Amino acid sequence: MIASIRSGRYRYPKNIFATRSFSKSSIELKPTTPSNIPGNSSKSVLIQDQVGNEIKPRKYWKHFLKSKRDEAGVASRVSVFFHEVQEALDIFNSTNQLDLAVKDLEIPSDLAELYSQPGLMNSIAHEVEVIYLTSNGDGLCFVPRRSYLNDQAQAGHTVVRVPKAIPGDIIDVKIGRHMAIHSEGELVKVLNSRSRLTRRNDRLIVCSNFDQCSGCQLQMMNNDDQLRFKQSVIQRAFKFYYPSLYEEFKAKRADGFGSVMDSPMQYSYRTKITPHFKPRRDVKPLDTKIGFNDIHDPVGIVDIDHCPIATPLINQEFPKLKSKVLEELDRVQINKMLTKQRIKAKISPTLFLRDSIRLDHKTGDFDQVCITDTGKVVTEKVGDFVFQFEASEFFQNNSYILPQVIDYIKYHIHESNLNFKYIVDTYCGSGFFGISLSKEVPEKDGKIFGIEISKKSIKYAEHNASLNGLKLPEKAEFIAGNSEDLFSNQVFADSQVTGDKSILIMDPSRKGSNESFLKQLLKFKPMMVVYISCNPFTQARDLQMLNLLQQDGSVQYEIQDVVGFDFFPQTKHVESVAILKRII
Ligand SMILES: C[S@@+](CC[C@H](N)C(=O)[O-])C[C@H]1O[C@@H](n2cnc3c(N)ncnc32)[C@H](O)[C@@H]1O
Repeated sequence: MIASIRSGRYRYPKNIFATRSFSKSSIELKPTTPSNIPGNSSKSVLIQDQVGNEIKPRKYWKHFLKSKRDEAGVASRVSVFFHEVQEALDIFNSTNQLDLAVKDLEIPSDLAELYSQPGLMNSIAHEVEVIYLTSNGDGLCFVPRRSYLNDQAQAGHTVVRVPKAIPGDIIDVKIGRHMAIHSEGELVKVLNSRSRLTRRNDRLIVCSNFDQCSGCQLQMMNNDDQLRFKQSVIQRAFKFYYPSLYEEFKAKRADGFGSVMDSPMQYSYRTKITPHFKPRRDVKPLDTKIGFNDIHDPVGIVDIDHCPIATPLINQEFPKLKSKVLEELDRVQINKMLTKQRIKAKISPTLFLRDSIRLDHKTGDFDQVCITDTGKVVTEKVGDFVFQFEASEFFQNNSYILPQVIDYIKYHIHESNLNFKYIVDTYCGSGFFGISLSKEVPEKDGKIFGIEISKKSIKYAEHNASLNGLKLPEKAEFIAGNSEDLFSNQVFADSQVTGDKSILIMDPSRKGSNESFLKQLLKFKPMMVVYISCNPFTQARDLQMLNLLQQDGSVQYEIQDVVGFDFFPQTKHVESVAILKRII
């Protein structure tokens, strides 16, 4: 079977681990570059399957590398995955008394070529146990190669990544594309779903599209198990990227490290969804699928009418919007249009639905409305504060849990008994954290100062400060710009906000912060730092970097607590909040 591949023309790196070294105690990864990823060779290649069809080089890696997390350097998505495979392998070795290294999992080039496209191979491996759940929400299992290849000469195991499979599941799995050290798998059947061996309970699944839709990963797990999984993600982030803190916290706090606080709503909480479509020439416009990405098909869409994690109002409006969009696609005959024509006609492939409130300014009464135009203004009430922002701009998407996060930060502020005046809100968006904490600063001379890269968001941050009774610029001031330029900014200098009287909030996007920002933070010397992150891996990386940068001892922060908040139940995502206090 493997011999049918034309060999010798496909460039496959001899040893993809040449830049990496793994050992159980210390794992060092250099960022993976596109040039050492198989299939990213710029040379053209000709690979054929058994019946002579050309197989294109594996595009999937490119997609993998382009994801947002991959701006994350050492904590990139590829790097996280390698660490997770190492952890899974440790479990596999210890249960099977083996001594395999990750290097042994490397996929031979001929096998990688053979399995280079989705749908080409349909080998099924039977009765395989899932032993690990990745932070991406996918099960990992180790499949002996002989069990899915006719070629008995093939030795070793393939790590298979199986979406919608969880530890304890015994599964039949279809083996798909082979990557550098793993293969993509498709769950065919769970054989032990009613047993006590697995944490799975399929009766908990409420969505009819769960098996196919890429939106949720964890509906088959009960809420406690989801929280435990998310805590393990925070812990592994620190274990991989800030191991000394991980060891210290584990020794000091046992189970408390990274424990995850529950969302008040496990379903119907998401205040924004963005279903999308991909018009196809061979599909009648009225049959266009509108929904979310299909886990079985990298370019496919799962057609949905309802999303159970979205709010009831969004679900009420979605079918109406969908019908309207389909009628429009039919009217313009989208299937006959070229991409250029679609862009010119301003046909957006993404639908937008966001909950908002409509305020009656005279009475203070409000009702709930669903906004479907990204140019419109959304109004949201969180705790005692009202926020407005343009729908296309960032705002948190689970407003039920936000008061809990604010309470948690307030608790630490009070607990530390700090004599502070200012809250410096970096990566501030439309001012959510600074404004929500504004009652904590002294009434007489306290102030909120925020910085954010989006000019539109800053416009709304200023508007929101006024909306919530904070006088500009005396009580609140916001500037548009890169957070790392804050400390050299003249407006900031003129505001006379000093570090020794400040609490600094940082809430960067998934790629995290950077060395330049952290160096300046150490010079600014705020009394306390609250680091909020939707990516615990880049958060751990940044906190380790901060620790390295403060080695000269002139200023010293101690991490007091790291906790998670379940902003997105049923999904793989977790928000991690770290509290740092200056001790020198
Ligand atoms: C996770 S959001 C948090 C926003 C806000 N704290 C909130 O809770 O609504 C991250 C924000 O950082 C902004 N951002 C990204 N890179 C930035 C940079 N280099 N400097 C300042 N802001 C940045 C984004 O525009 C986005 O609004």
